[in-house]
Amino acid sequence: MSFTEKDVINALRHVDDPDLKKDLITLNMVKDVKVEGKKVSFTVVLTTPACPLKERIRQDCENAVKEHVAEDLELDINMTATVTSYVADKKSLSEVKNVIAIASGKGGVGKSTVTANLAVALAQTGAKVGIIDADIYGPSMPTMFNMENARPGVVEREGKTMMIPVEQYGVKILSIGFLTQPQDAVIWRGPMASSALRQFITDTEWGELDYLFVDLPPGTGDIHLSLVQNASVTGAVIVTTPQKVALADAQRGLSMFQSQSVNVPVLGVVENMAYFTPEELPDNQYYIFGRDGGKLLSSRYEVPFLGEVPIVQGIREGGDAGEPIVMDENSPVSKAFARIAEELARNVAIRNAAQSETERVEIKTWE
Ligand SMILES: Nc1ncnc2c1ncn2[C@@H]1O[C@H](COP(=O)(O)OP(=O)(O)OP(=O)(O)O)[C@@H](O)[C@H]1O
Repeated sequence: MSFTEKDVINALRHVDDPDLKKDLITLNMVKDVKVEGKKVSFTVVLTTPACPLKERIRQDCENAVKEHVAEDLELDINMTATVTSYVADKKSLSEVKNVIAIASGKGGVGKSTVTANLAVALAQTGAKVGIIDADIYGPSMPTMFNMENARPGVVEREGKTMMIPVEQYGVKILSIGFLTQPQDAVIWRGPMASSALRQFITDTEWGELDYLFVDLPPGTGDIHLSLVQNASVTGAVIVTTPQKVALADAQRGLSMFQSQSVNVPVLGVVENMAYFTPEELPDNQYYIFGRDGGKLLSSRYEVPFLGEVPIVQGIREGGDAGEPIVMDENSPVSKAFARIAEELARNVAIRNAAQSETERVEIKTWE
């Protein structure tokens, strides 16, 4: 029995993206379908290289083609990814697909540690990633990336001076810490910090990025407003620890993003320091700060729970040594961070698809 490209495309209409709940052809995720005798090849373009469902989608494609076209064919499925972006009115950062704010209510909950590890984890999947460290009270990215003496580059573009981020472990970085001496940062006033953030957004040559993380100071303040005024933010991630005091503050942070004036979707909650695990006894878990606080927060606000990170000495050591623990592929914590990064990338893709759908529906109502 002979068959054509059209038969293969029709077979793939039976395969849904499990997150986006539509078939791959409708979602325009299949390219380069070729049929030569019994040889069938095509490319599936996923919404992120960090897609946790990659293997499942590949298998579903194989099953569908074998069921609806022919059992005995030679299949060559190429899995690739193009990160999606959806912003109705892009204010700046034209080559950046997604700006992701990382916030916490309380200080010291590990927001910067989570940012650094998620950024490196996504870069390891092949995504193009950047970080803006806007934490005036404790810009820690220079230390966490072992770049304490680095200074951003400068270029002239059409008469305008543009900054060039520094790059480490495949991540482009700009930090308020690069512009100040460590002892000076705390005396910065809000307006100075806001103006530095504006420069990082409007006067910086970031190049193409899939994900740009913005590590915000703890709490809710001017910098948060400055960010949403100067950039179109895809969504926010809230980092919290499980104690009641941290959760109460995290709740305030979450409500700020969801408020009408800020109106940034919350992509999810990360629970850091969820439990203590001695490295030599990885099966022992001690819930010293309480249990499941982050999960409860996310279910109360109906936002995704992205995952939990235990308290592990190696995380602190990695931070201090300037090598995020996710770079140690043998560490179980590095797998936890990689899974959280996948969950985040997945929720970015879902958010972008939902937004474009909303827009499409809105346009229809005007017809
Ligand atoms: N899961 C963890 N296990 C062990 N140590 C951790 C963990 N998460 C963070 N730390 C350590 O706790 C300290 C505070 O972390 P970090 O600087 O990331 O917090 P933060 O929320 O960004 O703080 P800030 O209030 O300055 O913004 C650091 O020394 C870091 O290495």
